Amino acid sequence: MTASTPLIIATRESRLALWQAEHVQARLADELGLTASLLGMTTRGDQILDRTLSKIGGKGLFVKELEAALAEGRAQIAVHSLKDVPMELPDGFMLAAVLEREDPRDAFVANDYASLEELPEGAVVGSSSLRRVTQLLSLRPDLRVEPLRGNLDTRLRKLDEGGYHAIVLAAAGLKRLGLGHRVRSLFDIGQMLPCAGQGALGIEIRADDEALAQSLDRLVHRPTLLACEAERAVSRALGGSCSLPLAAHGRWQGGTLCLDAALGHAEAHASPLLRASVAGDVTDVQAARALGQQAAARLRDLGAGSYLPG
Ligand SMILES: NCc1[nH]cc(CCC(=O)O)c1CC(=O)O
Repeated sequence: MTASTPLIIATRESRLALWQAEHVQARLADELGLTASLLGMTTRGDQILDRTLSKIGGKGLFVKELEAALAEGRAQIAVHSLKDVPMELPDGFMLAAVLEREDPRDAFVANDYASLEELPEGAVVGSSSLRRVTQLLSLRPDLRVEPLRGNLDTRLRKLDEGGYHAIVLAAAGLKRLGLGHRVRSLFDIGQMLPCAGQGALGIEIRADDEALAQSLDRLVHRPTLLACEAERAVSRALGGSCSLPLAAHGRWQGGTLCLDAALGHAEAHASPLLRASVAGDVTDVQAARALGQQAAARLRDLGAGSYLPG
């Protein structure tokens, strides 16, 4: 591939996915002098809205069609929310870049209440994320958590139509779409630990596209990459499926990466969360992954084995 060959970015067609693809398109142009156009695609994950992701085949549903486009040469680049990218990429693909993370926190969104604490006893909160459900119930066992899927606009509409007292969404997505004003409060990281990779963007390419990999390397944000590698390693070590209520978040204190992880029971969502915190001086991907494995080992010591699906 030469610098003058226009690139094609495969993207889902939700507003958030298009924002993310356009963001990468702009950075390719501004920082690497590369021209790219967008190829919009509808994925199975976008079409099936009435069942939870874990029941219909997991987060991989959002990336498979984009990978097919890469494999067939219809596109060279796929842009994903990193948290939607499975822990193991299929053979033939690689993550060529992880970009600087937006706010990784989860947001409390409601029309009549300013925070989780303000919700009345027994209030209905919308979320289909097992990770959010288990943490919500651990903070407020009285709440009724009801399924809520669809893209961000759909979820906000369902809130506005009165189906829920409140909903929980990633702050990053709301901010990217100019919907930051819908955030009533942000959960503390310690209260509502984010999903591995939350708020970060990943750029996937064909593993044999070495020249492109080398170009994209200049877009990598190392602190985000290393934190996300540690977070994703926790998930990978525990089996890595999105049917697990698993949270993992790494934050930097100087050169030390502090990694927190929490695991809820795969079926009994009211079981107490298992929590582990580890820290280490991390300077490369290998050390980041080792830190993640250390956190996973701690969770196993605490009894994670009986929390995982049999
Ligand atoms: N699971 C869907 C999804 N994938 C990425 C984001 C938000 C942006 C991000 O976390 O990077 C969202 C929405 C949400 O979880 O509220």
